[in-house]
Amino acid sequence: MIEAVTVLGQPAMRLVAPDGAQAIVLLHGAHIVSWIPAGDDERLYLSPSALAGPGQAVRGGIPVCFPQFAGRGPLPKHGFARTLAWEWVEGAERGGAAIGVLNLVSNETTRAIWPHDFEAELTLVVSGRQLDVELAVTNTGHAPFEFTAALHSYLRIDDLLKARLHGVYGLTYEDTLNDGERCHQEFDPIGFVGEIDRIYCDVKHPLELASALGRLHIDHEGLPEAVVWNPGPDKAAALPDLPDEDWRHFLCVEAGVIDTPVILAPGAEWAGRQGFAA
Ligand SMILES: O=P(O)(O)OC[C@H]1O[C@H](O)[C@H](O)[C@@H](O)[C@@H]1O
Repeated sequence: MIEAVTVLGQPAMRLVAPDGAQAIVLLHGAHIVSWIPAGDDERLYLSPSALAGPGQAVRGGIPVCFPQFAGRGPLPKHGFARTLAWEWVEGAERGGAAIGVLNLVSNETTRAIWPHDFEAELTLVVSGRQLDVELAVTNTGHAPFEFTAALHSYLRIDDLLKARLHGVYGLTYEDTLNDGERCHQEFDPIGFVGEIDRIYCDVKHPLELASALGRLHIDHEGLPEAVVWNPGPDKAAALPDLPDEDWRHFLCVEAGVIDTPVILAPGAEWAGRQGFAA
C-alpha cells in the first residue's frame, strides 16, 4: 500500500509492503523520516524538534546531501537537495516490496546556486527487514559537472555509550574533529564516549551497528566513504532542532562519495546506494 500522509506539516508518502514493513518519505528533500522493518520497531531517529519546509534541513531520518558534502566547497552546507521540494514520480508494489521514486530536476533556484542541468532521483525499496535507498544523478546539460554526495542516515539506538560499530578494522579515516588528520583504525568494533566525526575511506565491507535495538547490517555501492557522526552533549545543546539529551539516541552512519568527487559527462548517469537490514 502506498498512501499520501502529512508528516512535520509536509506532504509525505507512506509505503507499506505486503509483509508490513514500512517507510515514510517527505517530498521535502526526498527525506526518509521513518523505517519500521516487518515485526520490528522504528529504526531511524527523527528529532522531536525537527522542522521541515522550504529552506529547512530536517534533523534526523535520511537527509540527501547533494551536490556537496558538508562544507567542502562553496555551496550551502550539504548542498541544496535536502532543503528543496522534490516531486513524487511513482510508487509500486513489486516482488513483495513497496517502492517509491522521487526526483529533483534543475530549475531556476538550483541554477542560481549551482549552474548545472541535472536530474536527481531517489528510490526507496522496503520489504521484510530491509530498506534500500538509491540516489541517481543524470547530467542533462551540455558540459560536465562534478559533485559530492551522501545519504546522511540517522540510525536510532537506545544509548550511544553502549552501542558498537563493527567492520571498520584496518580502514583509514579522516578525523574531522582534528583538522581531517588521517588515522588508521587499529581495533574493531568501535564504541563511543560522545562526539565523533570521522570519514572512513574506501569502505569495501558492510558495517554493522549493534545496540539494544538489535543488529543493523549496513552496506553500500558507489558510495565509498562511511561518515560516522554524533554531535555529543555540547554540540547537541547548541543545535536548536535537537533535544539536549537526544544525542544518546542515534548514530549517523552515512554513505558518501566525498574525497574523489564524481565527474559526470553530459548524458551520463551515476548512482549510489545504501542498504540496511535489521
Ligand atoms: O547539522 P548538519 O548541517 O545537518 O550537519 C551535521 C553533520 O553532518 C556530517 O556528519 C558532518 O560530518 C558533520 O561535521 C556535520 O556536523
